[in-house]
Amino acid sequence: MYVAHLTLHDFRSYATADVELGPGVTAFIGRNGQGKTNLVEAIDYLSRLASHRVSGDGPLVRSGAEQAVVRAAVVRDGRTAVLEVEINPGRSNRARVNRSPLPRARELVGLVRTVVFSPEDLTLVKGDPSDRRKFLDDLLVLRTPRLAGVRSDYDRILKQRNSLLKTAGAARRGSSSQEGALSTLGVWDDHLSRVGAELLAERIALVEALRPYVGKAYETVARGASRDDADLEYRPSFDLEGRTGREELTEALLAEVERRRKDELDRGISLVGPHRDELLLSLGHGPDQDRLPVKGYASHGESWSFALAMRLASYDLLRADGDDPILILDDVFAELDTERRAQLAELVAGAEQVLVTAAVGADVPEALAGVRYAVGGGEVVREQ
Ligand SMILES: Nc1ncnc2c1ncn2[C@@H]1O[C@H](COP(=O)(O)OP(=O)(O)OP(=O)(O)O)[C@@H](O)[C@H]1O
Repeated sequence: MYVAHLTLHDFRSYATADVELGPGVTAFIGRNGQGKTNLVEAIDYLSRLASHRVSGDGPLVRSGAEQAVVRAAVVRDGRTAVLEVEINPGRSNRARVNRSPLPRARELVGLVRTVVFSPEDLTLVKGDPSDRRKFLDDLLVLRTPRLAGVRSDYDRILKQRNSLLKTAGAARRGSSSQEGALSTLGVWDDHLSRVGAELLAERIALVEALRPYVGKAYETVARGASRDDADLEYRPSFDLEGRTGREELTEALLAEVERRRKDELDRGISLVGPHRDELLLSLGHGPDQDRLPVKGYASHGESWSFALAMRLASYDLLRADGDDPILILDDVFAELDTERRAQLAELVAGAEQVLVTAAVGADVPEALAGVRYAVGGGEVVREQ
């Protein structure tokens, strides 16, 4: 798939922008802070209804404006669809496909798919467990858009359950009656176990599908590495004893929630479930060597290679599903040495559409020669 046309209204620094795009490589070149990332961020937003840079929608709307609009003509298997999202911070976003409103903006997710490489990717490796959980959940939703609903249901259940745990815990400490709160808690235990098990089963399956691709990608981007060096392992919040099916995971979660009841009431938070899980990334040298976690042990170069490998693996997996996502390389070449720049460029050059941002044209490797736009002073101008 590729984006053939991008239109922005009041998105980030742009009052309006209109950019013609095509398959192959397009690079946006301009000095720092001119609005290059804002362009590719808009396309990424259409894909996931989330930005790779901020968690809320507020900063996406141009300062002083009330709403932003991102519209893109997307070509897939020769057919064009016009996707549009109206970003209304603090209120519901609205989405349209070919001018027809969708019942919920969420239904837009997955109609255009992007894989973004950016300097923020280092947090995948060095950041908190929540950054890695988010990586998995974003990829799950891109592969299976229906899971956006499961993910938001789980977040809602967790919030409700946590506030109930606080009330019930406080009642217990004050020795007032907590019977009502405890029986309501039982209902939320069921919800958490059922929806949590669905998310858990999907994540476990995803990690298994991703593992071989990460090993292969790491071998390609890290000098002298072999495909056994990089590995991932899903570490749940308690021992699942090999369970992977939804039904058995629901039962296991429910049993564990009941076992941890006292702790949960004491602390007023849910201690069991996919929101407490970790994706462990590790590096070894050869299959029989000791493995070390990447976080806290890997060098800067190894960490970067691992982060790139995770993105490349996501891209390969989505491709293996029969789709060719749009690749966005946002400001990554300045971070890499010449050899790795060339390697990465070679790997991605065959993608149906590659969008690159760079402050200096010379940072973009020759293998990615294509259309170039100069970005500056609020204008996006095609170079001859
Ligand atoms: N909501 C907003 N309203 C107005 N301007 C904004 C908004 N959000 C960001 N900007 C401006 O957009 C500019 C940043 O744009 P962007 O991140 O696309 O830069 P860039 O060209 O990619 O720069 P770099 O090369 O440094 O990464 C900044 O000047 C910032 O102040």
